[in-house]
Amino acid sequence: MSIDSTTFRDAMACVGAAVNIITTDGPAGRAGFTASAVCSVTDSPPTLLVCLNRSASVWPVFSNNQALCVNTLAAGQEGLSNLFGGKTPMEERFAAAGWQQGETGCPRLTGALASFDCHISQVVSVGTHDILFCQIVDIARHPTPEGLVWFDRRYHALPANLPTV
Ligand SMILES: NC(=O)c1ccc[n+]([C@@H]2O[C@H](COP(=O)([O-])OP(=O)(O)OC[C@H]3O[C@@H](n4cnc5c(N)ncnc54)[C@H](O)[C@@H]3O)[C@@H](O)[C@H]2O)c1
Ligand SMILES: Cc1cc2c(cc1C)N(C[C@H](O)[C@H](O)[C@H](O)COP(=O)(O)O)c1[nH]c(=O)[nH]c(=O)c1N2
Repeated sequence: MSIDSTTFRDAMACVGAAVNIITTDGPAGRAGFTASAVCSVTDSPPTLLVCLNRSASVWPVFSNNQALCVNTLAAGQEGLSNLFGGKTPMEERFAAAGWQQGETGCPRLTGALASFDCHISQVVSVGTHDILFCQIVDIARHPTPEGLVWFDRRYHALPANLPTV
């Protein structure tokens, strides 16, 4: 049975996922894009994967720099996700938030749920996408996280557990 891309996407639309801004900086310059295709691979060595469409304007920058930071968005950061997920010029994307420099030199987003600073350790191409395997060298976490999920083509906030009264 062959599955067309609409059937695939409609099914994937009901698989909820965290929203991340993936950033890079280095010899090829600074860039960032929104990604929901991010997954934990192994904790030894601590590794995650990011799927990046090779037709994205940011692809050559990530490909050359070989380092990236996965910034998992918190509730309230939906606007940033839209900015980094579109055709907005790169300077405009970065001007909309606060950034610090991580250990690899990649931008770490202020207020993110978690930031995973990584070296790209391996790349596997499948269809339209590159799977970037990323070895984590440093992690920063939000002290009071409230999550954000992309589900049914919309954002949904995940409030923290409030104490019962
Ligand atoms: N993995 C991805 O590359 C990916 C994931 C999510 C969204 N997007 C981009 O955002 C746009 C809006 O997404 P949407 O969720 O509102 O509606 P949509 O109908 O385009 O996508 C539904 C779901 O299908 C998957 N998907 C979409 N495009 C894909 C692709 N090229 N390769 C692999 N999986 C893909 C994702 O899980 C997505 O949430 C998409 O058209 C796409 O350009 C890309
Ligand atoms: C919620 C959501 C989730 C994703 C995306 C978009 C949005 C809105 N996009 C698309 C990606 O962000 C977009 O193509 C980039 O911004 C690259 O665009 P430019 O070519 O740089 O304008 C995206 N692209 C990708 O290669 N892998 C992914 O996992 C995702 N996930």
